[in-house]
Amino acid sequence: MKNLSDQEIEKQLADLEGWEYENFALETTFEFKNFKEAFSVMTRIAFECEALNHHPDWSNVYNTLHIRLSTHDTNGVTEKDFKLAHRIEEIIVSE
Ligand SMILES: C[C@H](O)[C@H](O)[C@H]1CNC2=NC(N)=NC(=O)C2=N1
Repeated sequence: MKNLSDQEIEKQLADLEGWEYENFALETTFEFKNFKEAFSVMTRIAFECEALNHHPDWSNVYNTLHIRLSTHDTNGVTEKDFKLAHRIEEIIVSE
């Protein structure tokens, strides 16, 4: 798996509303109704991460969820990060 170029990252980000390339990672912040909603979505995302064997750097404060996706093995952004970002979007939309 190889790191994507800045140009390729910007191109692929066009299909991911609300996500940005910041600090060498794909980043977004979601806001939910309350902690229960946030944690429920995190649980669903966690199972997906296990299935993909790709994991986020994330933090949760009450109803907000900040997600940062990068590939630790290559120290950059790869197709794996975009795949997980799209899966996370599907999970959020289906809630
Ligand atoms: C051994 C295992 O495949 C690796 O440690 C996986 C697990 N999850 C991972 N998650 C992320 N974000 N980056 C990785 O490089 C990574 N590597």
